[in-house]
Amino acid sequence: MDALVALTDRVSVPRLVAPAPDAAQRELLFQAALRAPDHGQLKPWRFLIIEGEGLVQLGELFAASLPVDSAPELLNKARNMPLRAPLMVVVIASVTEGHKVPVQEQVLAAGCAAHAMLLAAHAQGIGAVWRTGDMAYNPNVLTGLGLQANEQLVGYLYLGTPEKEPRTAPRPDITPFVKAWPLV
Ligand SMILES: Cc1cc2nc3c(=O)[nH]c(=O)nc-3n(C[C@H](O)[C@H](O)[C@H](O)COP(=O)(O)O)c2cc1C
Repeated sequence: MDALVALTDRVSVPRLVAPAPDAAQRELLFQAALRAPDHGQLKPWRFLIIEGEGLVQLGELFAASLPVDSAPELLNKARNMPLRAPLMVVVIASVTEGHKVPVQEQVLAAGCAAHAMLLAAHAQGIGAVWRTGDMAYNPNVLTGLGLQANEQLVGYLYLGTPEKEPRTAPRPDITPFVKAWPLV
């Protein structure tokens, strides 16, 4: 797929089914991620692949991380969240504090890696959606996933086969977002 087509036509695909991306497709997803712009070549990222029984375990971790008095429907919803796709990639920013490259730039680099994965997925006909929500910030979840003190969870990338034809990407008017400077 042409790079510009991938960039302008990518859409999120929330309804995902098996099969998950195969080994060759995954290799390209991660090759794309590792080409994200990276100030200082710090490689401020790491990725967790979760599938199969791992997704069930993640759902249990989500549910167990809710307040003890949570309604059964809420617990069930949390339990089922990771089961919305056959493959999940957790994108983690692993930052070096006190470095001349500010932490914000390192987190942005990890975000770029996540976006690169979405684009590489789209280019290969793989459906993907970037999610966060409370479970991306819940300390119990972060501990359960093994995040360290210098790490932030950038996103849960859900990946799989689109259940139906993905929607067509909008072509927004760029005018409100783009201005020449200095203003005339
Ligand atoms: C950091 C980040 C976190 C996001 N978290 C969620 C989320 O938790 N739930 C959700 O429905 N969309 C979330 N989104 C937005 C979707 O990934 C998606 O971009 C949005 O639904 C628009 O669809 P589109 O990508 O097809 O334009 C998040 C996006 C980013 C960049």
